[in-house]
Amino acid sequence: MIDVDIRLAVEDRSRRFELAARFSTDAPFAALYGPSGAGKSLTLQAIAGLLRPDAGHVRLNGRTMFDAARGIDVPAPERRIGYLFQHYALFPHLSVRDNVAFGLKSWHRRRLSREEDAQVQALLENFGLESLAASRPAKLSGGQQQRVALARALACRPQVLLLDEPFAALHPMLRSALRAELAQVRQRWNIPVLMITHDAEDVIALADVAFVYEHGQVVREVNLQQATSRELMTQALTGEQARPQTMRHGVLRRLLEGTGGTA
Ligand SMILES: Nc1ncnc2c1ncn2[C@@H]1O[C@H](COP(=O)(O)OP(=O)(O)OP(=O)(O)O)[C@@H](O)[C@H]1O
Repeated sequence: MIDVDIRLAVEDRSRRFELAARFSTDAPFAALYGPSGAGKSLTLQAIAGLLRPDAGHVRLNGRTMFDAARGIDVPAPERRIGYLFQHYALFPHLSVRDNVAFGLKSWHRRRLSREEDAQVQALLENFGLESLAASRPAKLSGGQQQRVALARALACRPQVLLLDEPFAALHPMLRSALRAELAQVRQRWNIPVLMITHDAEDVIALADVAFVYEHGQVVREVNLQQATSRELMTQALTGEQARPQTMRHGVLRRLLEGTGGTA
């Protein structure tokens, strides 16, 4: 269960942005969907403990990671969260194997246990990266880099996997192959996933539920499992009204739970 209710403000010299995001879900695969600059990445960073909200709470699987009122703020490394950054943030000077192992605490002492070594090896095999283990990230394709980043995010055996625009850095032709890859990750690793995207196709292909962001708030919750057609799913995500007034309208309304009331 991911339970988020946070408020925070960020500002640079000329602008101020206020985030007031609230949602909770126990869906295996949830999406944060919305336009650029709506506050999705800030939400992920707050969940991971990379950013401290001004108020509210973050709870994962019943455990409080952050609670402003109770003074709880679990440090990022102790939250056991796998984080796939927008452009993967692989370490250019490290091999594929070391990039994957980086998520393990003992890597920093340069001494992996036998079990950890086996775990890294299993991840490399799972993602088809064995033959690339000694290569540097710059020598890899976009799809291979994404697989390294995914393997690294999974190395700490996370309790939740956060994906920030996992397809943004990829050529469009690779997107459907990598969607299939993520669908497999979902099945094989059985870890709840929270994914950011501004592409409705990603949501429809992968997510059970989507939280629609606008201007720093969650304005709609869309249950994709109840959707009967692609068209209705897209309408529910984008907030467009269904044109025919009859039965479809009722279906669309059921897809949209808590319109406007979740922020
Ligand atoms: N550290 C920061 N300091 C000041 N402003 C920030 C900071 N980080 C983000 N912002 C601003 O907060 C707003 C929300 O940013 P955020 O990255 O959460 O958007 P997003 O929905 O993830 O967008 P995208 O899909 O483009 O990544 C943007 O206007 C951004 O410029």
